[in-house]
Amino acid sequence: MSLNFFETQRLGNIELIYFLNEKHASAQTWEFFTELIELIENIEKDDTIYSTIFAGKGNHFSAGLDFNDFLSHFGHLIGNDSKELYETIKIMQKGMNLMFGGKKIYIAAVSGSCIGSGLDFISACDLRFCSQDAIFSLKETQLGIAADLGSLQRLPFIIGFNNTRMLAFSSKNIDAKTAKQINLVNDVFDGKEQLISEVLKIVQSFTKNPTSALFATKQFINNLIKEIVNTQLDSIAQFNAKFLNIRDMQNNLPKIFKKEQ
Ligand SMILES: C/C=C/C(=O)SCCNC(=O)CCNC(=O)[C@H](O)C(C)(C)COP(=O)(O)OP(=O)(O)OC[C@H]1O[C@@H](n2cnc3c(N)ncnc32)[C@H](O)[C@@H]1OP(=O)(O)O
Repeated sequence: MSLNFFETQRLGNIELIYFLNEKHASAQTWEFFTELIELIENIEKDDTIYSTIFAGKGNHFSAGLDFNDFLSHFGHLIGNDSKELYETIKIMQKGMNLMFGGKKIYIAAVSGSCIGSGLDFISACDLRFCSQDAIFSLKETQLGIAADLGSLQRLPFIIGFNNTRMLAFSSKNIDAKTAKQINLVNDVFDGKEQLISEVLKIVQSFTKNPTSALFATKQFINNLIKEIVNTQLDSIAQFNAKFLNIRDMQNNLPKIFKKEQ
Protein backbone atom coordinates (compact mmCIF):
# COMPACT_ATOMS: atom_id res chain seq x y z
CA MET A 1 0.00 0.00 0.00
CA SER A 2 1.57 3.31 -0.99
CA LEU A 3 0.47 6.32 1.03
CA ASN A 4 1.18 10.00 0.42
CA PHE A 5 -0.74 11.60 3.28
CA PHE A 6 0.25 9.21 6.03
CA GLU A 7 3.57 8.01 7.43
CA THR A 8 3.40 4.80 9.41
CA GLN A 9 5.76 3.33 11.97
CA ARG A 10 5.25 -0.12 13.50
CA LEU A 11 5.93 -0.53 17.25
CA GLY A 12 5.08 -4.15 18.10
CA ASN A 13 1.31 -4.50 17.71
CA ILE A 14 0.78 -0.77 17.55
CA GLU A 15 0.91 1.36 14.42
CA LEU A 16 1.96 4.97 14.97
CA ILE A 17 0.51 6.98 12.09
CA TYR A 18 1.51 10.56 11.30
CA PHE A 19 -0.54 12.95 9.18
CA LEU A 20 1.69 14.61 6.60
CA ASN A 21 0.89 17.78 4.60
CA GLU A 22 2.62 19.49 7.52
CA LYS A 23 3.42 22.59 5.42
CA HIS A 24 -0.35 23.21 5.45
CA ALA A 25 -0.85 22.34 9.11
CA SER A 26 -1.84 18.78 8.10
CA ALA A 27 -5.03 20.08 6.49
CA GLN A 28 -7.00 17.17 5.05
CA THR A 29 -6.86 16.85 1.28
CA TRP A 30 -8.96 14.54 -0.91
CA GLU A 31 -5.96 12.19 -0.78
CA PHE A 32 -6.34 12.07 3.02
CA PHE A 33 -9.95 10.89 2.77
CA THR A 34 -9.39 8.29 0.07
CA GLU A 35 -6.16 6.92 1.57
CA LEU A 36 -7.76 6.76 5.03
CA ILE A 37 -10.31 4.24 3.70
CA GLU A 38 -7.55 2.01 2.33
CA LEU A 39 -5.44 2.42 5.45
CA ILE A 40 -8.23 1.46 7.86
CA GLU A 41 -9.42 -1.45 5.70
CA ASN A 42 -5.87 -2.81 5.82
CA ILE A 43 -5.50 -2.28 9.58
CA GLU A 44 -8.80 -4.04 10.24
CA LYS A 45 -7.61 -7.03 8.17
CA ASP A 46 -4.08 -7.18 9.63
CA ASP A 47 -4.08 -9.54 12.63
CA THR A 48 -0.71 -8.21 13.79
CA ILE A 49 -2.05 -4.68 14.43
CA TYR A 50 -4.15 -4.20 17.59
CA SER A 51 -4.20 -0.44 17.87
CA THR A 52 -3.13 2.73 16.13
CA ILE A 53 -2.06 6.12 17.42
CA PHE A 54 -2.60 9.12 15.13
CA ALA A 55 -0.55 12.32 15.41
CA GLY A 56 0.38 15.28 13.22
CA LYS A 57 3.87 15.13 11.73
CA GLY A 58 4.40 18.88 12.11
CA ASN A 59 3.27 21.51 14.63
CA HIS A 60 -0.45 20.79 14.23
CA PHE A 61 -2.65 17.71 14.45
CA SER A 62 -4.84 19.01 11.62
CA ALA A 63 -6.15 22.34 10.31
CA GLY A 64 -9.28 20.53 9.13
CA LEU A 65 -10.44 20.38 5.57
CA ASP A 66 -7.86 21.63 3.08
CA PHE A 67 -10.10 24.22 1.48
CA ASN A 68 -7.85 24.98 -1.49
CA ASP A 69 -7.82 21.32 -2.40
CA PHE A 70 -11.54 20.78 -1.69
CA LEU A 71 -12.79 23.82 -3.59
CA SER A 72 -10.55 23.10 -6.58
CA HIS A 73 -11.96 19.55 -6.85
CA PHE A 74 -15.55 20.02 -5.72
CA GLY A 75 -16.35 23.77 -5.55
CA HIS A 76 -18.39 23.54 -8.78
CA LEU A 77 -20.76 21.03 -7.12
CA ILE A 78 -21.71 23.25 -4.18
CA GLY A 79 -25.23 24.68 -4.16
CA ASN A 80 -26.44 22.52 -7.06
CA ASP A 81 -28.33 19.81 -5.13
CA SER A 82 -25.75 17.48 -6.54
CA LYS A 83 -25.74 13.69 -6.23
CA GLU A 84 -21.99 13.85 -6.83
CA LEU A 85 -21.50 16.13 -3.80
CA TYR A 86 -23.60 13.73 -1.68
CA GLU A 87 -21.39 10.84 -2.82
CA THR A 88 -18.25 12.90 -2.18
CA ILE A 89 -19.35 13.64 1.41
CA LYS A 90 -20.11 9.93 1.90
CA ILE A 91 -16.56 9.06 0.80
CA MET A 92 -15.20 11.69 3.21
CA GLN A 93 -17.20 10.12 6.04
CA LYS A 94 -16.25 6.55 5.18
CA GLY A 95 -12.72 6.18 6.63
CA MET A 96 -13.77 7.64 9.99
CA ASN A 97 -16.84 5.38 9.99
CA LEU A 98 -14.64 2.36 9.37
CA MET A 99 -12.61 3.32 12.45
CA PHE A 100 -15.71 3.80 14.56
CA GLY A 101 -17.36 0.59 13.38
CA GLY A 102 -14.17 -1.46 13.25
CA LYS A 103 -12.71 -3.66 15.95
CA LYS A 104 -9.22 -2.17 16.34
CA ILE A 105 -8.49 0.55 18.92
CA TYR A 106 -7.94 4.00 17.36
CA ILE A 107 -6.29 6.70 19.48
CA ALA A 108 -5.70 10.39 18.75
CA ALA A 109 -2.62 12.18 20.14
CA VAL A 110 -3.23 15.87 19.48
CA SER A 111 -0.67 18.63 19.60
CA GLY A 112 -1.21 22.09 18.12
CA SER A 113 -4.48 22.79 16.32
CA CYS A 114 -7.21 20.24 15.79
CA ILE A 115 -9.86 22.07 13.79
CA GLY A 116 -13.01 21.20 11.88
CA SER A 117 -12.64 17.85 10.20
CA GLY A 118 -9.65 17.24 12.53
CA LEU A 119 -12.20 17.23 15.34
CA ASP A 120 -14.51 15.02 13.27
CA PHE A 121 -11.60 12.62 12.98
CA ILE A 122 -10.80 12.46 16.68
CA SER A 123 -14.47 12.04 17.55
CA ALA A 124 -14.36 8.76 15.60
CA CYS A 125 -11.37 7.61 17.69
CA ASP A 126 -11.81 5.49 20.80
CA LEU A 127 -9.72 7.75 23.02
CA ARG A 128 -8.12 11.17 22.74
CA PHE A 129 -5.05 12.64 24.47
CA CYS A 130 -3.31 15.95 23.90
CA SER A 131 -0.32 18.10 24.79
CA GLN A 132 -0.54 21.46 26.61
CA ASP A 133 -0.37 23.43 23.35
CA ALA A 134 -3.46 21.77 21.86
CA ILE A 135 -6.33 23.88 20.53
CA PHE A 136 -9.65 22.45 19.39
CA SER A 137 -12.44 24.09 17.42
CA LEU A 138 -15.33 23.44 15.09
CA LYS A 139 -15.07 26.25 12.54
CA GLU A 140 -17.73 24.85 10.24
CA THR A 141 -20.65 27.01 11.46
CA GLN A 142 -18.57 30.15 10.91
CA LEU A 143 -18.00 28.94 7.35
CA GLY A 144 -21.68 28.28 6.69
CA ILE A 145 -21.38 24.50 7.02
CA ALA A 146 -23.35 22.19 9.29
CA ALA A 147 -20.40 19.93 10.21
CA ASP A 148 -21.00 16.75 8.25
CA LEU A 149 -18.13 14.39 8.99
CA GLY A 150 -19.03 13.16 12.46
CA SER A 151 -18.56 15.80 15.17
CA LEU A 152 -22.25 16.64 15.51
CA GLN A 153 -23.12 12.96 15.44
CA ARG A 154 -20.52 11.62 17.92
CA LEU A 155 -19.44 14.48 20.18
CA PRO A 156 -22.72 14.67 22.14
CA PHE A 157 -21.94 11.15 23.37
CA ILE A 158 -18.38 12.14 24.32
CA ILE A 159 -18.60 15.67 25.74
CA GLY A 160 -22.38 15.98 26.14
CA PHE A 161 -24.96 17.96 24.19
CA ASN A 162 -24.31 21.36 25.77
CA ASN A 163 -20.56 21.31 25.22
CA THR A 164 -21.12 20.18 21.63
CA ARG A 165 -23.53 23.07 21.10
CA MET A 166 -21.05 25.60 22.54
CA LEU A 167 -18.23 24.34 20.31
CA ALA A 168 -20.38 24.14 17.19
CA PHE A 169 -22.46 27.32 17.60
CA SER A 170 -19.51 29.53 18.59
CA SER A 171 -16.75 28.15 16.29
CA LYS A 172 -14.40 29.30 19.09
CA ASN A 173 -11.14 27.65 20.11
CA ILE A 174 -10.83 25.75 23.37
CA ASP A 175 -7.48 24.94 24.96
CA ALA A 176 -6.11 21.70 26.41
CA LYS A 177 -7.30 22.49 29.95
CA THR A 178 -10.87 23.05 28.80
CA ALA A 179 -10.69 19.98 26.57
CA LYS A 180 -9.83 17.91 29.65
CA GLN A 181 -12.55 19.59 31.74
CA ILE A 182 -15.27 18.70 29.20
CA ASN A 183 -13.90 15.16 28.69
CA LEU A 184 -12.90 15.73 25.09
CA VAL A 185 -9.50 14.31 26.01
CA ASN A 186 -8.64 11.70 28.61
CA ASP A 187 -5.39 13.33 29.65
CA VAL A 188 -3.00 16.18 28.87
CA PHE A 189 0.79 15.82 28.67
CA ASP A 190 3.49 18.49 28.57
CA GLY A 191 4.84 18.41 25.05
CA LYS A 192 4.47 16.35 21.89
CA GLU A 193 7.33 13.99 22.69
CA GLN A 194 5.95 13.20 26.15
CA LEU A 195 2.45 12.88 24.67
CA ILE A 196 3.50 10.21 22.19
CA SER A 197 5.59 8.24 24.69
CA GLU A 198 2.88 8.31 27.40
CA VAL A 199 0.10 7.41 24.98
CA LEU A 200 2.22 4.56 23.68
CA LYS A 201 2.56 3.21 27.26
CA ILE A 202 -1.20 3.50 27.82
CA VAL A 203 -1.99 1.68 24.59
CA GLN A 204 0.62 -1.01 25.30
CA SER A 205 -1.13 -1.68 28.60
CA PHE A 206 -4.48 -2.28 26.77
CA THR A 207 -3.02 -4.48 24.12
CA LYS A 208 -1.62 -6.90 26.70
CA ASN A 209 -5.22 -7.94 27.37
CA PRO A 210 -6.73 -10.78 25.34
CA THR A 211 -7.53 -9.13 22.03
CA SER A 212 -10.80 -10.99 21.44
CA ALA A 213 -12.19 -9.34 24.60
CA LEU A 214 -10.56 -5.99 23.83
CA PHE A 215 -11.97 -5.81 20.29
CA ALA A 216 -15.44 -7.00 21.34
CA THR A 217 -15.47 -4.43 24.17
CA LYS A 218 -14.68 -1.62 21.75
CA GLN A 219 -17.38 -2.75 19.34
CA PHE A 220 -20.10 -3.23 21.96
CA ILE A 221 -19.49 0.29 23.28
CA ASN A 222 -19.75 1.82 19.79
CA ASN A 223 -22.71 -0.38 18.85
CA LEU A 224 -24.75 1.60 21.39
CA ILE A 225 -24.79 4.58 19.02
CA LYS A 226 -23.69 3.19 15.65
CA GLU A 227 -27.13 3.09 14.06
CA ILE A 228 -28.09 6.61 15.06
CA VAL A 229 -24.68 7.95 14.00
CA ASN A 230 -24.94 6.29 10.58
CA THR A 231 -28.49 7.50 9.97
CA GLN A 232 -27.59 11.05 10.98
CA LEU A 233 -24.41 11.09 8.88
CA ASP A 234 -26.46 10.13 5.85
CA SER A 235 -29.07 12.83 6.60
CA ILE A 236 -26.47 15.55 6.95
CA ALA A 237 -24.74 14.47 3.72
CA GLN A 238 -28.08 14.85 1.93
CA PHE A 239 -28.69 18.20 3.62
CA ASN A 240 -25.28 19.65 2.71
CA ALA A 241 -25.46 18.33 -0.86
CA LYS A 242 -28.53 20.57 -1.19
CA PHE A 243 -27.86 23.55 1.05
CA LEU A 244 -24.11 24.28 1.22
CA ASN A 245 -23.48 27.90 0.30
CA ILE A 246 -20.19 28.63 -1.37
CA ARG A 247 -20.49 32.39 -0.74
CA ASP A 248 -20.48 31.85 3.05
CA MET A 249 -17.27 29.85 2.73
CA GLN A 250 -15.59 32.31 0.39
CA ASN A 251 -16.56 35.27 2.61
CA ASN A 252 -15.47 33.73 5.90
CA LEU A 253 -12.38 31.68 4.99
CA PRO A 254 -10.14 34.76 4.64
CA LYS A 255 -11.27 35.97 8.10
CA ILE A 256 -10.26 32.66 9.66
CA PHE A 257 -6.86 32.72 8.02
CA LYS A 258 -6.33 36.27 9.28
CA LYS A 259 -7.36 34.90 12.71
CA GLU A 260 -10.14 37.50 13.03
CA GLN A 261 -12.42 35.53 15.32
C1 LIG B 1 -16.11 19.78 6.40
C2 LIG B 1 -14.94 20.26 7.15
C3 LIG B 1 -14.78 21.57 7.42
C4 LIG B 1 -13.62 22.04 8.21
O1 LIG B 1 -12.66 21.36 8.44
S1 LIG B 1 -13.76 23.62 8.82
C5 LIG B 1 -12.19 23.99 9.46
C6 LIG B 1 -11.34 24.66 8.41
N1 LIG B 1 -10.03 24.96 8.93
C7 LIG B 1 -9.73 26.14 9.51
O2 LIG B 1 -10.55 27.02 9.63
C8 LIG B 1 -8.32 26.30 9.97
C9 LIG B 1 -7.65 27.41 9.25
N2 LIG B 1 -6.24 27.47 9.61
C10 LIG B 1 -5.79 28.12 10.72
O3 LIG B 1 -6.52 28.66 11.51
C11 LIG B 1 -4.29 28.15 10.91
O4 LIG B 1 -3.68 27.88 9.70
C12 LIG B 1 -3.75 27.15 11.98
C13 LIG B 1 -4.20 27.62 13.36
C14 LIG B 1 -4.24 25.74 11.70
C15 LIG B 1 -2.21 27.11 11.90
O5 LIG B 1 -1.70 28.40 12.11
P1 LIG B 1 -0.11 28.67 11.84
O6 LIG B 1 0.73 27.70 12.56
O7 LIG B 1 0.10 30.12 12.12
O8 LIG B 1 0.08 28.35 10.30
P2 LIG B 1 -0.48 29.18 9.05
O9 LIG B 1 0.60 30.07 8.54
O10 LIG B 1 -1.81 29.79 9.34
O11 LIG B 1 -0.75 27.96 8.01
C16 LIG B 1 0.32 27.26 7.41
C17 LIG B 1 -0.05 27.00 5.96
O12 LIG B 1 -1.17 26.11 5.98
C18 LIG B 1 -2.23 26.65 5.21
N3 LIG B 1 -3.49 26.19 5.79
C19 LIG B 1 -3.85 26.20 7.10
N4 LIG B 1 -5.07 25.70 7.26
C20 LIG B 1 -5.50 25.35 6.01
C21 LIG B 1 -6.71 24.77 5.52
N5 LIG B 1 -7.71 24.41 6.34
N6 LIG B 1 -6.83 24.58 4.20
C22 LIG B 1 -5.82 24.93 3.37
N7 LIG B 1 -4.64 25.47 3.78
C23 LIG B 1 -4.50 25.67 5.08
C24 LIG B 1 -2.03 28.16 5.33
O13 LIG B 1 -2.69 28.82 4.26
C25 LIG B 1 -0.53 28.26 5.23
O14 LIG B 1 -0.17 28.09 3.89
P3 LIG B 1 0.96 29.06 3.23
O15 LIG B 1 2.22 28.81 4.01
O16 LIG B 1 1.06 28.60 1.80
O17 LIG B 1 0.47 30.47 3.38
